[in-house]
Amino acid sequence: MPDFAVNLSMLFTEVPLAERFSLAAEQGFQKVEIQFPYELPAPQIASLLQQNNQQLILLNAPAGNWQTGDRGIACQPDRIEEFRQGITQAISYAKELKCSNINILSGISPESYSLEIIENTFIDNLRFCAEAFAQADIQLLTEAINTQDIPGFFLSSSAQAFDLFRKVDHPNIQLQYDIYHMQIMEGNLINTLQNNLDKIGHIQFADVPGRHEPQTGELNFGNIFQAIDDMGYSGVTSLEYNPSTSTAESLRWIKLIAERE
Ligand SMILES: O=C(O)C(=O)[C@H](O)CO
Ligand SMILES: [Mg+2]
Repeated sequence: MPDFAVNLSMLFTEVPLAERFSLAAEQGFQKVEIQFPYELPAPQIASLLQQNNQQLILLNAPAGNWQTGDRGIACQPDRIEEFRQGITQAISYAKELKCSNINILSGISPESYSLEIIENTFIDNLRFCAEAFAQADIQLLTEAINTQDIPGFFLSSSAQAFDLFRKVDHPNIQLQYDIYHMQIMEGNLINTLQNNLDKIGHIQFADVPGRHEPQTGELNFGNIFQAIDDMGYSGVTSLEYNPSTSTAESLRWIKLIAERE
């Protein structure tokens, strides 16, 4: 089975963020990720990680104002200064929490700019982050998101991401490959992972449709996890789904899939 982490922004949401670490530890998770950790001071998160003997393996850079509809701002020409200020905060959290990956969300394409200007803005911001993160020994990740859930999201396929990586032309950039989003946008999951393993730094998953736990939808996670192991992927694979039941009950698939092996 892959090396699993759990996303504390989507699982264990029965309790506030600060209480999710211990619930995850009770279920055996020593690696956790948080989409936006900024609601808690970094020293508090550091002590929660220490108390529960856990490692934070991923956080997102600030992504604008989620409540008013932002889903990242890295492709937005009018918000470059705000984006880069957020990067300072993300690096500071990552350093204090010994977190070695930061995910950048492109955000939704603004209607008032051409696609060329939007893409160039995103490329410049990614290049800026790749260098700043490299100096702090942090891996830059960026994630493609499906445009059914977030219409207009700029980076929406792995093919687009790999084309952008050639244009960014920096060694410190990899894709956060989210199986849920990529099943909706591209399918062909196992081949894409296998053929692009050198460009994939992190994997997340949920079933389709519904974005719930494995065995609630159309994907064969037993086969997908076996393939991830067989292809020699050495990164982390994270549970990032909305449990269809309580989080604890939603984890039954792990045992069921492990028994099949
Ligand atoms: O929505 C997702 O799939 C993510 O991983 C992002 O972190 C969104 O916040
Ligand atoms: Mg994801």
